[in-house]
Amino acid sequence: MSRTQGPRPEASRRLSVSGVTTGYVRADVLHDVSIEAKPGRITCILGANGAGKSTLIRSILGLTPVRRGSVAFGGDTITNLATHRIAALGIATVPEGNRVLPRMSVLENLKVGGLLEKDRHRLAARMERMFETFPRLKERRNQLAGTLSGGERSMLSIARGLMTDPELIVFDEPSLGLSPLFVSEVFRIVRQLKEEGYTILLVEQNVRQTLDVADDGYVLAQGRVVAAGTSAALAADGELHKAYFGVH
Ligand SMILES: Nc1ncnc2c1ncn2[C@@H]1O[C@H](COP(=O)(O)OP(=O)(O)OP(=O)(O)O)[C@@H](O)[C@H]1O
Repeated sequence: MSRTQGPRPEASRRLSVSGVTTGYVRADVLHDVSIEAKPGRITCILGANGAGKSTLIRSILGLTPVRRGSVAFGGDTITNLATHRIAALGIATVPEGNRVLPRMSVLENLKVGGLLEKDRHRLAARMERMFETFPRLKERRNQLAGTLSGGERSMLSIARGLMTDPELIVFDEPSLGLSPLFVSEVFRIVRQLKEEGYTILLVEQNVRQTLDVADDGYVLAQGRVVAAGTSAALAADGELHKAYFGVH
């Protein structure tokens, strides 16, 4: 990937989730969860179905109110801020299962991603950069997103997130529902985005490939952090695999 539209400032802000407890009407789902995503690194959150991964993302993005604890990004406390204000501070999300707006063209999907940017020239430059990064999207810019292949939809949903010009990208299970070939493609893109200087929070169920690409990781089970460390340390922990990843 190249950046011909001027260099991106190196990621410098750390995301810190401190002692967060949150949930839904009936009960708390996350209990005293603390995680950090360090600038310029890939941090993964692993956990089985229902472990609380999506709820953690929702609480970071201001979608599910934090009941106790706090969330900070660099020097800013972002606990329970409106989602658009959190986005404006430089946090983007790529939704689960490479979701796109199927009845809109590739170009229109990207424009929606850039809605927060009011400066026409900056928006056009950003769009151009997306097309450099993902030439296939440029070829298909007038095609309806719903007619793209799985891999192209993943690219589009990632590119749409990048249209907000973030420093931190939160990926919610990007490999979900993709065939193995496209899964590898998504992980390749995640690695490249790190090389470009983005900070990445990667929420996944795909343990092996995620630990392979990530620098640091956390394991969530029943709404609690049950393990934390470098990905290498987590990958080497046989007991952890037996207890939480279903590998015997
Ligand atoms: N909107 C909601 N209202 C009530 N309970 C919810 C809601 N969303 C999730 N939950 C519950 O919260 C718990 C954690 O769910 P969450 O979706 O955060 O887990 P997850 O790790 O992301 O799982 P998955 O991988 O299946 O998405 C589950 O018990 C789930 O039933």
